[in-house]
Amino acid sequence: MNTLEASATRAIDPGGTAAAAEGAEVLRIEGLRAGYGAGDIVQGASLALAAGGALAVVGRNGVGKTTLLRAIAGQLPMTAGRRLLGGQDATHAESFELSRRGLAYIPADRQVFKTLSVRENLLLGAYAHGRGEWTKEAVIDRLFPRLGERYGTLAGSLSGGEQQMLTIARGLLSNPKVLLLDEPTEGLAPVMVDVFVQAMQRIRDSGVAMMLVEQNLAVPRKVATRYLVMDAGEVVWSGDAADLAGDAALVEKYLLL
Ligand SMILES: Nc1ncnc2c1ncn2[C@@H]1O[C@H](COP(=O)(O)OP(=O)(O)OP(=O)(O)O)[C@@H](O)[C@H]1O
Repeated sequence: MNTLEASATRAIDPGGTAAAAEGAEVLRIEGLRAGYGAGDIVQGASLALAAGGALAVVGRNGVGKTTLLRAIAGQLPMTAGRRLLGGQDATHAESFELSRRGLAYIPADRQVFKTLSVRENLLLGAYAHGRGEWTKEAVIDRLFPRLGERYGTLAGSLSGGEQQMLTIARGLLSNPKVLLLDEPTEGLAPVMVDVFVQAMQRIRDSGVAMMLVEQNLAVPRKVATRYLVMDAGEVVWSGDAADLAGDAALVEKYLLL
C-alpha cells in the first residue's frame, strides 16, 4: 500500500463499527435530471437507499450535490428520471406528498420558527404526521439533551448548533423512513460536530435510511455505509465505504479528505 492509499484508508471507516445491517430498500432514484431552467445541472443520477443505511453524497464545491438532494425531496422539479418510495412510484409527487409518505428533507440553512420556543417548535414537528419511536422525549434523551435544557428558550436566541439540533429534531419527529440532510455540520465547532455525528449514527441505527451531502469525508467516514461521488453534475462513482477507501486515485481526484 502506498502513502496515498494508506492515508485514504485511514480517512474512511466504513460507517463506524456500530453500523447496523441494512434492511429493505426504501428509496430508489433512476436517471434523475434536474436544474434551474437553463439546462440540467444533475445529469442522470441513480441510487438506492435501504433502511438503516447511510449514503453520503460527496464531491467538490458546485458539482450538484444540493441540486440532487433538492430534486429528490421534490423541492425542485425532476426533468427526467424516476423516484420510488417503498417500491411505489413517486416520480410526480410534490414535496408535501413526499413528506407525508415518509421523506424528510433538512436543508443546509437552519429552519426554525425563531419567535417560538424550543418546546413550541418541537410541538409543531410532532404535529406533522408519523408515529414511531422518535417522540419529543426520545429526541431529547437520545440525541440532543441540550434541547431539553433550552426548552423554554426562543429558537431565535439559540446558537447555530442548537438551531441545527432543533431543525433535525423537528424533522425526525415525523418519524420519516428517509432523512435527507444537506451539510448538517457545516460551520459548527468540532465539539459540536461530534454531537451530530453521534446523533446521525443513532438515527441510522434506528432503521431510518439517511442520505447526507458533504463536501469532504470527515463526517461521512464516521456515519456513511455507502458513497456516491459526484463531479460536474454526474455520478462518477458509487459503492461501499470500504471500496472507496481502497480507491486512493478516486479519492485524490474527486474528494477533499
Ligand atoms: N437557485 C439556483 N439557481 C441557478 N443555479 C443554481 C442555483 N443553485 C445552484 N445553482 C448552480 O448549480 C450548480 C450546482 O450547485 P449545487 O449547490 O447543487 O452544488 P453543490 O455540489 O451542492 O455545491 P456546494 O457544496 O457548494 O453546496 C452550481 O453551478 C450552482 O451555481
